[in-house]
Amino acid sequence: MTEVLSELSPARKAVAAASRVVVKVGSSSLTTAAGGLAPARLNALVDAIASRQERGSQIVLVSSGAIAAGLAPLGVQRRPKDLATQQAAASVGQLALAHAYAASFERYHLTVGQVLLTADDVVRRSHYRNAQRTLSRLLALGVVPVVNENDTVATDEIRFGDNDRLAALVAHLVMADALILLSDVDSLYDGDPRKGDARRIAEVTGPSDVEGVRAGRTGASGLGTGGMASKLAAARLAASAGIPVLLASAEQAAAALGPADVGTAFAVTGPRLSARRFWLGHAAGAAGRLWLDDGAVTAVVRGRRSLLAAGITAVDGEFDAGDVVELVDVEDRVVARGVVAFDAEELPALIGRSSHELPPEQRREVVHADDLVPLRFL
Ligand SMILES: Nc1ncnc2c1ncn2[C@@H]1O[C@H](COP(=O)(O)OP(=O)(O)O)[C@@H](O)[C@H]1O
Ligand SMILES: N[C@@H](CCC(=O)OP(=O)(O)O)C(=O)O
Repeated sequence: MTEVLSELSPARKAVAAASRVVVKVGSSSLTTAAGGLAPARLNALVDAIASRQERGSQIVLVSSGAIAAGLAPLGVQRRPKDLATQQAAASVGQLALAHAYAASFERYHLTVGQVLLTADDVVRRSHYRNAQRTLSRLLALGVVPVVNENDTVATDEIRFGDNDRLAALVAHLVMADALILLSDVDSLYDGDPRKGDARRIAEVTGPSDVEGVRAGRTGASGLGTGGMASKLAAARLAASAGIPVLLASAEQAAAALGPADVGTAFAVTGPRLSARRFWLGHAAGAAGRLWLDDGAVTAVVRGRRSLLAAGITAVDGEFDAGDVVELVDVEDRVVARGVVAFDAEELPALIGRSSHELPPEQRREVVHADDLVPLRFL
């Protein structure tokens, strides 16, 4: 093992050595095209997880597949487009999925616990802490948490949308040392490999490695959501928050959870954030936007300084002091998020003005540096 590890990139070594790992598996890797569970594939995944657990790691499994697994029992041919039928399929399928995992892990005398999360569970800070407590207790008890979105109650407006992002959020929530995304494709390519010649990308260490990559939004099976685009976004999110990522195919689960010498490895691109700063930067719902001039962007993003009224050019949204807002540059890119110290209606009279021009009671930072998270993606 030591010999193999020494030949690997730092990101692969980190994934192979991680003591707490979040593994995400997509619908297409667990179900058949006809829309039912594929027990042999599910068992192979569980074999790989049990083996890693046996070697001393703790695993959180984020598993898609509820909707796909519910199709066959309901006699539905294709993934339904309407929300109500998706929810009905998820209701039936999640039960089948949980049952299949419980039986499969039982082969190794491992207990599973089901955790169904809604977007609210990470958007609201108190819910976020609650989910964190539950997952950490499950892990302490030696249970394998099996996480999915609570599809039966999630509506279009409040959905995570895809489990890749959910997995990145859960990885930070449980303070994982690595995230492994398992799909039906063996790696990231510079274009969709189904559509002709595409070059495999083995290592992603910075922006230049993914420049020009075309990542599709739909998968081959029509069973999952998000395609490679959501996997790439989730990998970048986790890597930017200090968590190395391995993207591989579910068929290669044993190698991905073993020596990590397959797939695409994403090196970390930013420091580990505290739970509060991660929540602020990536999970909290934003109630408004503040547009910044170039000087303010530099001060806030590079200089890690507080945002003052003088650097703000425009305001949008209905927010109160204490809400989370996005800070946007002149090209409409979100460059940071933070807790705003003024109500929305107070700001138009203040923006663009230096502190000494403001009345004493309003002479304070609009977003204090301690409440502000610059967004650094690959
Ligand atoms: N640049 C790319 N690199 C690799 N795969 C890609 C790329 N663009 C699109 N894809 C497609 O994305 C699919 C994986 O997405 P999806 O089916 O949603 O996965 P899952 O169900 O595992 O979440 C692959 O089958 C592949 O054809
Ligand atoms: N929560 C949904 C899965 C959503 C999803 O992201 O699916 P996938 O793209 O297969 O990971 C389900 O269990 O059907």
